[in-house]
Amino acid sequence: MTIFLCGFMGCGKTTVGEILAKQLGLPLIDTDAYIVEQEGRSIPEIFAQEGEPYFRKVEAQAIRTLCTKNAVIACGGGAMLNPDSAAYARENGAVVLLNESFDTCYARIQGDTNRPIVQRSTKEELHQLFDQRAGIYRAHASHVVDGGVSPEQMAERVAAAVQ
Ligand SMILES: Nc1ncnc2c1ncn2[C@@H]1O[C@H](COP(=O)(O)OP(=O)(O)OP(=O)(O)O)[C@@H](O)[C@H]1O
Ligand SMILES: O=C(O)C1=C[C@@H](O)[C@@H](O)[C@H](O)C1
Ligand SMILES: [Mg+2]
Repeated sequence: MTIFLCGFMGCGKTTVGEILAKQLGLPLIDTDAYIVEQEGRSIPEIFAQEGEPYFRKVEAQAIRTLCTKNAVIACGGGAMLNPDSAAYARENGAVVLLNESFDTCYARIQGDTNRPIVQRSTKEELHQLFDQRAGIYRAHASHVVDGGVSPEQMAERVAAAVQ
C-alpha cells in the first residue's frame, strides 16, 4: 500500500505521516528529508544555491523513484502540484489531501526558517498561494480529509479514508 499525503505547508503531512506509518506498520518516507539526505544540504540551501526550479526537478525525480514503495509518503508541499508526479502517485496509490484552513497552516509555519517560500513571502502572498494551490491539490487527490483535529485524529481519518 502506498499513501501519499499532500496539502499546503503546515497542514501536517510529516506529523500525521509519522503517526499513520506507525499505525499501519509501514515506513514513512518524507520527500523533503529524502531530498536533503540525497543532496547533503538543507532545503533553504538548495533553493539559495540552485534555485527553486532545480528543487522542483529533484522533487519530481524523488516522487518517481519513491512512488512504488510500500510506504506512507509525506510529500513536500509543492510535490503534488506537478501533474506528472500526481499521475505517478495516483497510478500507484492513494493521494490524500490534508485539508486545513489557511489560518491554521499559517499559524504553524509563520517565521519558520526551514521553508524558503515562507521566508520570502508576506502573509498576503502566502494566502494567495494557498488559494492558487487549493484547487490543484483537490484535482490531484483521490481522497480529501478535513482537518481541525489532533494529528492522531487526522491519522485515523486518513486510515479510514483509504481502507
Ligand atoms: N493536526 C495538528 N494539530 C496541531 N498541530 C499540528 C497538526 N499537524 C501538524 N501540526 C504542527 O504543525 C507544524 C507543521 O506540521 P508539518 O511539518 O507536519 O507540516 P507539513 O505539512 O509536513 O509541512 P511542509 O509542507 O512544509 O512539509 C508542526 O509543528 C506540527 O507539530
Ligand atoms: O509548499 C512548498 O512549495 C514547499 C513545501 C516544503 O515541504 C518544501 O518542499 C519546500 O519548502 C517547498
Ligand atoms: Mg513536511
